[in-house]
Amino acid sequence: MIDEQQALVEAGQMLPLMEAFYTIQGEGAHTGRAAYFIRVGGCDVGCHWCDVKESWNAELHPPTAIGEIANGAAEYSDTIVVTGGEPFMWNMTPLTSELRSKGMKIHVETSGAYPLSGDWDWICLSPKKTMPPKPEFYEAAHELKVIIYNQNDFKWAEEHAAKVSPNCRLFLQPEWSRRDTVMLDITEYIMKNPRWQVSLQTHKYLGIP
Ligand SMILES: C[S@@+](CC[C@H](N)C(=O)[O-])C[C@H]1O[C@@H](n2cnc3c(N)ncnc32)[C@H](O)[C@@H]1O
Ligand SMILES: Nc1nc2[nH]cc(C(=O)O)c2c(=O)[nH]1
Ligand code: SF4
Ligand SMILES: [Mg+2]
Repeated sequence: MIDEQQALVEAGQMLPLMEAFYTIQGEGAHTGRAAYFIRVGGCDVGCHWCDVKESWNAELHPPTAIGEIANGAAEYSDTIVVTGGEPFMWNMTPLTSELRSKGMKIHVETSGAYPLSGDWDWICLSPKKTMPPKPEFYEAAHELKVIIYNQNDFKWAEEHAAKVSPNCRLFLQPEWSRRDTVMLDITEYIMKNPRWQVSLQTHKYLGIP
């Protein structure tokens, strides 16, 4: 990357953009809602089951001006989901102010592993064992979405639920490759602990991005 671009990326004026697409939010509280997804490259959290490992190396994704990203978004939707990769590896303030100035509803999908930046209408926190969330995410999260890979993850989910704000929505989502094994446990758990809800990756069942 040339120095000038590097400086703009560091300032959050450009972001390594992996892809952007208009689809239907497949997961969590806003499942079923049409939204434009902005997938920012770069992540070193290292989830072994990550379904977008191609996003990890930021250098593979071209630095893109936030104005260009926001203009692309505005053509499709007034609801934007910023995801990645890990969005908070970058300064999200410039992108969210650009989207805000266009009157958009701005959502984010994050592990919370990097400091919170930007101005959000909806924060979906999906904590990871390899790099726990920064403290500020517990208060800020509107939705806690814990991925269930095995039985131990229920206890771990409760530890996080104890830290989020009282009105934060709580979701358990099967790890995709383990869905047939863990779904019965999730069902049972939610019936016993009804403050939790199930989140499925519905876009994968629908065969949409
Ligand atoms: C790819 S991540 C990108 C955003 C951010 N790095 C994060 O982990 O929240 C988007 C969402 O997909 C979830 N996810 C990733 N791989 C998954 C898998 N194999 N099964 C179920 N959910 C998965 C993550 O936990 C997160 O909620
Ligand atoms: N349709 C759809 N919904 C999603 N919700 C969260 C996603 C993500 O990868 O962050 C995602 C995604 O990749 N596609
Ligand atoms: S934090 Fe998100 S993008 Fe990063 S490895 Fe984990 S699931 Fe994948
Ligand atoms: Mg996805």
